Amino acid sequence: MAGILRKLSCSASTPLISLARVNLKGFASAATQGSPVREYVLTERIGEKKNDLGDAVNEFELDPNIGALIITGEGRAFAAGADIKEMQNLSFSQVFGGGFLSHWLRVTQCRKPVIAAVNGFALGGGCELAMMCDIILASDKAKFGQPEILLGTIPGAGGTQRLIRSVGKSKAMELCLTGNQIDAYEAEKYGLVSGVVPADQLLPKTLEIAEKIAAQSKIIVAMCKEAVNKANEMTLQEGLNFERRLFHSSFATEDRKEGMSAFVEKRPPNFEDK
Ligand SMILES: CCCCCCC/C=C/C(=O)SCCNC(=O)CCNC(=O)[C@H](O)C(C)(C)COP(=O)(O)OP(=O)(O)OC[C@H]1O[C@@H](n2cnc3c(N)ncnc32)[C@H](O)[C@@H]1OP(=O)(O)O
Repeated sequence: MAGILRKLSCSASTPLISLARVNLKGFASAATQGSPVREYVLTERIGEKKNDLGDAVNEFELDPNIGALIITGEGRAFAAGADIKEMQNLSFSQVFGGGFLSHWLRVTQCRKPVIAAVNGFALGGGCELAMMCDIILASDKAKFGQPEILLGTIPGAGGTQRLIRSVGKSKAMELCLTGNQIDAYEAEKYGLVSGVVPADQLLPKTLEIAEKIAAQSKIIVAMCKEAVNKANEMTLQEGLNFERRLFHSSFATEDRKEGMSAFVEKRPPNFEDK
């Protein structure tokens, strides 16, 4: 068991920081490609020049056939966080000067929907990575937490900011100040995850959701994602105005016309992302 986590989070020998290994899956609508799933296995190491996750997001975003992305983990962990053994001796100037967290923001800037399929531990940076995604689906074995306080530090990639927006102040404070973990059902109760499924159903269920999204108009999906995300950044009135502008804009697309025509003509829509 320990070996699995070691493999996930401590596999290389660089003295800098690594994040637990994740698999990143991108796929296109089954309607446009023979096989709807393309799997990429990434071993991202924070502090290295390489940026597997960011590079993959860039690639997926440019590929017009890809409609949604899934990020999942391997074995017992989704991501157990940054490698504590590698962080142990870093100095302020190394972490501040190196801007070592900044490239992870690429996930939040992706215009296509990103789904976290949380199979096991999502702790520290792992919980933050899940919260950077648009939808979190959890296996019944998943555990969430921000244990940084137990290490003498605080969350550094959105834990104090995103958690409060999904679970509310009291639970966010409790998790961040105690470092306690919550299981998948508690996470569902507090609104951190959209659902909990048996471990062996996690990927099939996530794929089902992702395929449904990928089958919609990609241009309209991007508008919808942007509108929902703005709710975290704008006042209600600003958000309502923003939403209305995008709603009006959807009438400039072929896909809006196709969607409504298909409904009236009692046939499935044929979206062309135009
Ligand atoms: C997305 C943006 C990311 C940017 C980074 C943002 C900043 C992030 C900071 C952090 O993430 S700080 C780290 C937060 N995570 C933790 O504190 C989790 C620490 N791990 C644990 O609490 C436990 O290991 C566990 C995951 C609950 C599992 O416990 P269990 O008893 O089942 O196994 P262990 O024997 O403890 O672990 C096995 C093996 O794995 C090593 N390990 C686990 N997690 C880490 C880690 N995060 N870093 C380094 N090593 C880790 C653990 O030490 C064991 O190794 P050995 O002792 O066997 O050598």
